[in-house]
Amino acid sequence: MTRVKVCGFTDEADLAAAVSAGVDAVGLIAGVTVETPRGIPLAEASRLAETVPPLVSTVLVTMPADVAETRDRIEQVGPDAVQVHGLDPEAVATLGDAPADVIAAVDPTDTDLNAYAEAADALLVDSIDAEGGGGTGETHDWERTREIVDSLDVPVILAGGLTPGNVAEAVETVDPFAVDVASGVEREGGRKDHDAVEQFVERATRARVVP
Ligand SMILES: O=C(O)c1ccccc1N[C@@H]1O[C@H](COP(=O)(O)O)[C@@H](O)[C@H]1O
Repeated sequence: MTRVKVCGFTDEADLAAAVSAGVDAVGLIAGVTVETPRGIPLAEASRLAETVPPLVSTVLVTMPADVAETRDRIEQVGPDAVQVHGLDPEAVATLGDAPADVIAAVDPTDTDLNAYAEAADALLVDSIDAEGGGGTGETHDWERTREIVDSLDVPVILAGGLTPGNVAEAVETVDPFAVDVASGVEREGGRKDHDAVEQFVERATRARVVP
C-alpha cells in the first residue's frame, strides 16, 4: 500500500485531523529560504513534533546551507526524518550517521539521481522551483518518475501538484513508495482542508498499481 505524507502544518488542530485521517507522516517546514505560507520557526516545529503520537513519523522539511546546519536543525526539532532541499549528494552522504532518516528532495531531471540514491534513505521527487523549494503545486512528468522508481533501489516519494483529484492516477502511474502533498489539501495558505486531507489519504491508499 502506498504511504502518505502530508506536509506544511502550521497548527495543532490541522495536525490532529491529519493523524485521524490516517497519514503515515507529517511534514513540518522550517528553516527554508523561500517565501511560503507553510513555513514555521524551528522552535514551533519542535513544539508541534512533540504533539504527534507514536507510529506517525515526523519529517522536518528544511533548506540548510550545509551539513552542520542540518545537524543543528535535527537536534533542535528531533524529527524521525529530515527532508533536505539543496544539498549535494556528498553532503547528503555525510548525514548518514545523523539521528534521523535523510530524504533528499530532487527534481526528476537531475543528472545525479544515482548519487543521491546511494547517499539518502529515500528520494522525494518533486517539481522543484528555481530557488530549490517545493510546494509549487505543479505536477511533473510522472512517466519519467516511474522510470526513476523502476531503476533505483531506494524508496521514492512522489510530490508536486498532487490533489485528492489526481492522486489515484499518480499512484497507478508511478507506483511510488509514498505520496506527499502540501498545497493540494489546503483551504488557504498554510491551513489544511480536513475533508480534502481525508479524501487524499483514502484515494492514495485505495489506488492499486496494475503490474
Ligand atoms: O510547501 C512548501 O512551501 C515548501 C517550501 C520549501 C521546501 C519544500 C516545500 N514543500 C514540499 O513540496 C512538496 C510538494 O508540494 P505541493 O503539494 O506541490 O504543494 C511538499 O509536500 C513538501 O514536501
